[in-house]
Amino acid sequence: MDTLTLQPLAHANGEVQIPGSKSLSNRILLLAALAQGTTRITNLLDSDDVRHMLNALQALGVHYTLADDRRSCELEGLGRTFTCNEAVELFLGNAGTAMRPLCAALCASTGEFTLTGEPRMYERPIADLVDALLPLGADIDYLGEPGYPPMRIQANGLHGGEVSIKGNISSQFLTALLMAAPLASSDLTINVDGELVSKPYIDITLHTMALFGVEVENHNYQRFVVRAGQVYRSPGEVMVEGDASSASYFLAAAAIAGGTVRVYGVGADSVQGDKAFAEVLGKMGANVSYGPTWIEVTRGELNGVDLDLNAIPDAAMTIATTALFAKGPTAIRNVYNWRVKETDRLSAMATELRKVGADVVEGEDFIEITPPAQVQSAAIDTYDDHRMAMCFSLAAFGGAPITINDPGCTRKTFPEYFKLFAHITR
Ligand SMILES: O=C(O)C1=C[C@@H](OP(=O)(O)O)[C@@H](O)[C@H](O)C1
Ligand SMILES: C=C(OP(=O)(O)O)C(=O)O
Repeated sequence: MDTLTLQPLAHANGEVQIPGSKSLSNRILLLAALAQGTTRITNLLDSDDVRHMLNALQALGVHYTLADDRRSCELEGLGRTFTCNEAVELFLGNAGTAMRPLCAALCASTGEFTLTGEPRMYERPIADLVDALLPLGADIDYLGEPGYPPMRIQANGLHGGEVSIKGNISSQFLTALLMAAPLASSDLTINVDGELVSKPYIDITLHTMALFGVEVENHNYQRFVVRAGQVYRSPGEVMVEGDASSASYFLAAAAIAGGTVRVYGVGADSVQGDKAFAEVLGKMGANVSYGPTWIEVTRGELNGVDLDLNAIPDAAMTIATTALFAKGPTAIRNVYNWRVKETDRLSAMATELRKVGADVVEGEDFIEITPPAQVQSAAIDTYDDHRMAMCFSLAAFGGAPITINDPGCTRKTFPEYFKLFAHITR
């Protein structure tokens, strides 16, 4: 296994152009594939999750040309759902933003599709989505554990009507159903059953659907109506915003050890909920300013915070390692679904924070972190979780060397992370 040892770091300064958003890249690719017309996408993310979506679309008969650096793409929309005469198998790695939306869009299509992935994908639930698709005419078989991928879909279109979907485990289920809704044969009303987690990701979905010409009636995030007869139409050109979750590590570095860091590509005008991460740094004591397409953070004396971070589950992980440098304890609440992501993130975070000397309480849906007087040197296990690797790079500001095991796991969303991190900390 590869390892990377970060020697103690003292400063964070400079500017970083943040690579494209994973959430937007995969939504835009899928809707561009279904849309009428050709879409030219710029600032596309090049990472494993996006490669899985691109490979899947190719296997489904979609034509596109990627630039040499894979960051721009010209994609010919089908102007209809996928139609495959032969059975197709799609390997989707551990990309939730490929597995869930493709599952729904393929049910609305025609053909036989098998969706597979990495072992961890087979531990990530999908039953809430499947249970919402079945009453609309979907035919889905679990090939392994019931409720989890892999799955086989015998697709012959979806009809409309009214369905309920649970929102308390992942917002990606609702996202998937919303994106497939205009492909159904009649109006679709979706009722969200109970709590909806990670709500700002639904705004990303509605924004992307609107970009491709489809309007959704949103009744307070509890009931959505998608009228039939709407078709996805290419907007022509689309530029993907920088990834707000990826920006969090650089902004936190500035809050801990700045100097000043400015990230470009995500700012006040961003549609991504994770832009609110900078506000959390502000609450901790950092100095934050926003422009339309940038965010800047300058160091301040950091204090612990006690916050419900359900709306920003990915960036919330960055708060957990930033907490090592705050005065007093930090509590991150209402993040049960950390347990069903790349790894059980509540357990992984607690284990690795203890290695560097923090006192940690791990609850069912929260984590409380009391920082150590002095961060200790440690070899950090990353559990094949890109965010564990990126979050723990921040521990190197504690004065002791930090080894990151398997740093290459950042390839899921941010292959060049450690290069850019070195750029602002040298
Ligand atoms: O819709 C999306 O693009 C995402 C939604 C979130 O997942 P959950 O809704 O499962 O929390 C987030 O953690 C994930 O990285 C991306
Ligand atoms: C939860 C994540 O990924 P996914 O899109 O696979 O759910 C993540 O990127 O932190």
